[in-house]
Amino acid sequence: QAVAADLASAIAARGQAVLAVSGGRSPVPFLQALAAQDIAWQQVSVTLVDERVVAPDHADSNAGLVREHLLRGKAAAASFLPLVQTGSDAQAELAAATAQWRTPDVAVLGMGEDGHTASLFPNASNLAEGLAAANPAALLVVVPPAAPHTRISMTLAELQRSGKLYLAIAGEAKRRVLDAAEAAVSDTLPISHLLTATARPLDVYWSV
Ligand SMILES: O=C(O)[C@H](O)[C@@H](O)[C@H](O)[C@H](O)COP(=O)(O)O
Repeated sequence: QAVAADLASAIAARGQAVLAVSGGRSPVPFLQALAAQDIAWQQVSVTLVDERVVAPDHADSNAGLVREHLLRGKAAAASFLPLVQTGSDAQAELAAATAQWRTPDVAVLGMGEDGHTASLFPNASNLAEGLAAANPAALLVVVPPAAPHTRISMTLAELQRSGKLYLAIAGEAKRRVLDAAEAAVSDTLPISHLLTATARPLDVYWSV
């Protein structure tokens, strides 16, 4: 409801809205609930905070998750801006995604138990670039040290330039990671940089 209200506000102000959502396992109930919200979906462009560089029909494609659980019913009228077209070449995908990128009015993040958000993974070789506050790039390629698939991810700077930020997590283990990240900013828990950033507060939704 909060995300739908934000999208409706953006549509009222500018006639359109851009929403970036996360992949992984957690967002399914949220995506399904959002799809049932009664807003002017034909004015909404949906994209992703991160995508795995795989073919669009791969089981691990976040676009597939969005198509299956969000772009249906009322929300089928929304347009979708993929970050990955074919999954064959990460740098080519990055260039194509950057060319059509639009800064989101709303971004809904998830978090891994290693403290990553979007695909800003601890120990990634270019994590500093992903976390740099003044990075003008919206997107970057990330090779996760300990998770499958090369990714295209929003940078922390672009998340900070987005209109509204949410973090949706569940379970005690993620709660403990969140508490640790709130206690100290550290590259070992990349989410900590967003939790403590003042430019754009993060609304955290946690459930058991
Ligand atoms: O593509 C991705 O992997 C996600 O966007 C990622 O950032 C996700 O939000 C976390 O990994 C949590 O994933 P789970 O919800 O599966 O725990």
